[in-house]
Amino acid sequence: MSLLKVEHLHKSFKGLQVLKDVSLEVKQGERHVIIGPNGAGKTTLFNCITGTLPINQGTVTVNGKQINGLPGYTAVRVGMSRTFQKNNLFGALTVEENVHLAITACQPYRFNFYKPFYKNTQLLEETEELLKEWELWERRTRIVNELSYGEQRLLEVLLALASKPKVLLLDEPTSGMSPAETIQTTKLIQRMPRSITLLVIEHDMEVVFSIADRITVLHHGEVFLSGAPEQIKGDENVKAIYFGGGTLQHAQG
Ligand SMILES: Nc1ncnc2c1ncn2[C@@H]1O[C@H](COP(=O)(O)OP(=O)(O)OP(=O)(O)O)[C@@H](O)[C@H]1O
Repeated sequence: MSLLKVEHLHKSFKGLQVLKDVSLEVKQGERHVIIGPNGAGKTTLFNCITGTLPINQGTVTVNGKQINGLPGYTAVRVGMSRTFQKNNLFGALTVEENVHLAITACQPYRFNFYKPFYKNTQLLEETEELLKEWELWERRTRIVNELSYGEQRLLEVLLALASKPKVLLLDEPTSGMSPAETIQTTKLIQRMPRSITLLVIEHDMEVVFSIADRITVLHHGEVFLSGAPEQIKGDENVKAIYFGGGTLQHAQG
């Protein structure tokens, strides 16, 4: 069953058409990776799916509920969470404080804002559970600005998990990371429970092929090919898109 469905999505910026008739389906529990050259429209697609950007045409459906055209918080309400290419962290706060804020922001009705964090047992327990589960417990008292870039990106993934999402969108989770951090992040993604459906934009092909159940190739704002990793790996036209040369022929998997 499809958890996330994008149908015939079109997006233009002042007459520049960036996404053209994009359709894709992400099944419950699937790890679906979007690849494509720079400027293909991948981040714009994420922004359209999450409602950060309005779309010109088409529909975005989560669990059968159409969410495009509805207020921005609708995506969160239907269980969607995301990370951005650039970190969205509170750099002057500690790792732990960032997690407190993320948990509180997701479910403000469960917490009393006037009660200090250190007195809120439930919040402290949830924070501890999340930090231990995702191996950031040892670094909980560190100021975020003092973490390495890779650690900050990892924290951002963890904050996106704070809302206990049904579908998680990760925008280039390993970009700018060292090889060791890339391996750690890849393992974290592999370890995520199948109750979380993943849609991931990624450039590092080793990461792509170690996490993907299905891959969609975007090229010039269109779905060029969608299929199983083996199909994408062996496709000469996909290689041509990445490495130049060759005549491209459209295909649908
Ligand atoms: N707000 C905007 N206004 C005008 N043009 C935009 C805007 N956002 C994106 N674009 C254009 O849309 C196209 C697709 O950009 P997008 O960032 O979605 O590509 P991408 O595939 O994510 O690229 P990258 O891999 O480099 O992140 C680019 O030509 C970009 O310049």
